[in-house]
Amino acid sequence: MDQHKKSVETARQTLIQLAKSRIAPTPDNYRKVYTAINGETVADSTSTIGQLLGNVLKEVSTQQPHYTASIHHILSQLEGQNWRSLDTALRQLLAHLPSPDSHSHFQAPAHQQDISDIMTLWRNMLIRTLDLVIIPQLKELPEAQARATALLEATQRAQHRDEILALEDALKNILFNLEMHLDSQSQLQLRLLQLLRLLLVSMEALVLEERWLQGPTTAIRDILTQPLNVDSLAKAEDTLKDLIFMQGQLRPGLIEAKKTLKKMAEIFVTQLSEITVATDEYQTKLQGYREEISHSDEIQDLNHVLHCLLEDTQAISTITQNSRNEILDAQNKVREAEKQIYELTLQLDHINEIAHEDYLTGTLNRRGMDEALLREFNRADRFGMPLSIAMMDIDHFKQINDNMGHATGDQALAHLASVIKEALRTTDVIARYGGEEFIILLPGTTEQDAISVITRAQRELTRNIFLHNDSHVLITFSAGVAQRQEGEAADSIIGRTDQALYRAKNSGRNRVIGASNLDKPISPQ
Ligand SMILES: Nc1nc2c(ncn2[C@@H]2O[C@H](COP(=O)(O)OP(=O)(O)OP(=O)(O)O)[C@@H](O)[C@H]2O)c(=O)[nH]1
Repeated sequence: MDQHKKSVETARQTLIQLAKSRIAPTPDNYRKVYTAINGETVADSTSTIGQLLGNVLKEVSTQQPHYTASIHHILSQLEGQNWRSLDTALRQLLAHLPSPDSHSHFQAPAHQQDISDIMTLWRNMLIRTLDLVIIPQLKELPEAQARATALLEATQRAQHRDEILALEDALKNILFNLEMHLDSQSQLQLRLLQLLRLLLVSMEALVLEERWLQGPTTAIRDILTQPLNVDSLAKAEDTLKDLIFMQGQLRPGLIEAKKTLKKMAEIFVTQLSEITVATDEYQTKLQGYREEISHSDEIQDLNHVLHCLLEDTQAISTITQNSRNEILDAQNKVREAEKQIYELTLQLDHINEIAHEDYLTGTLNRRGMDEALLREFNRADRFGMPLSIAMMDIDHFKQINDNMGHATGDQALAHLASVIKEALRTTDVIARYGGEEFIILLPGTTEQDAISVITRAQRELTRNIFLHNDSHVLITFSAGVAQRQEGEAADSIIGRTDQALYRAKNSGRNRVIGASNLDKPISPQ
């Protein structure tokens, strides 16, 4: 505060003090009170005091213009040193001036009464709000609810203004908790709605193959059966968005490929009928020529018949040749379309598998594997393609667990799975079969090729070394591989890969053995 303002404020307080103490506002009294408030000495002269008082009154007149007349009157009493009149005039003015501070003890008793009524009203409203609104809303947050109950009790006990005002912080805190809670509830609802919307979009986009709906719907079902929170919903939303995006990308290609296939079939049939019609006409003409030849005696007539015959034969030959070319072309296109459909369905099915993943390794879980086996068997049968299966098991994994702890063992498993996945084609399927055992399905792959793929994965694993506390840990695995025989059941081929794996373990580990080589001696590595 600058010096002038400070003086004015001190002078004002002095006036208030004089009025409160009912002391006559003589210059002497004013000086004493002023000195006491200010803690300093002031010039001991009536004129200085009179001047200061005059300054204050002018200030009041500027701030409160409707007191100007009264203040003029006071100033003239001051100037004339009419202390008695000055006393009366000052008292009248102070009785009307507004109190500078609501806490001031200058407040009229009636005003105090109003305030205390309002406080009581406010307290009762707070009690009702806590009891009927806030506490019931906090039922899912027991800790905050207990605090709200304690606040309710404290509010019921509070009698005095200060006690009631002291409840403010606790109330703010509880309201903050409540707002956060309600906010997260509404976010949950919004996210749920968004998920349902996405699911609908996904259904619409996927009507092509019903089984492709299984991935997204299973993901949603899994989420809904667990306690909801914003993070898990956001994750599910992202997964769905990815699925929809990928499926949306693949679907047009698949539709296009199917259309091409249909068109080619139509061309094929049209060509066949054209040939048939042309051949029928040719047969009829031949019959006619035959008759003409048998009846003609003239060499000229015969020449003419032969000429016609030659022309017709050439025409039928061109038609046949063209048809033959077009049919061959159509056949090639059909083969291409079939291949495209095969690849697209592989990719779409792969997307669907995301819902059946093993949490630790991101590979398929057992349920996902069973589905994938059935599907790949069907597909291999439908398209007449080879299918191989590999079973792999980490070597001496128990030692990793025993020496470095189970958590490191888990990390090693996740590391292995991610390296293997990288080494495989996206259409290959990897599933966690047991603790440290994995099954890999290799569609369209013979046993020999599958052995090469798995051997390459082994090399990748030795190249991408697993780190534990900054030191390298070498992880290797053994594998058995088998190609599915026609109509062979899952148990049977898995049994054969298991035997091959057993052989790989027994012959030194870190090996890949094919089931068809079981009766052959194993070459040293
Ligand atoms: N950290 C971790 N360990 C697992 C998990 N599942 C299985 N295991 C462990 O994997 C180990 C497998 O040990 P064994 O079957 O004796 O085989 P191994 O030590 O790998 O030896 P070989 O297979 O003969 O080379 C056991 O110690 C299991 O406890 C898992 O999810 N996490």
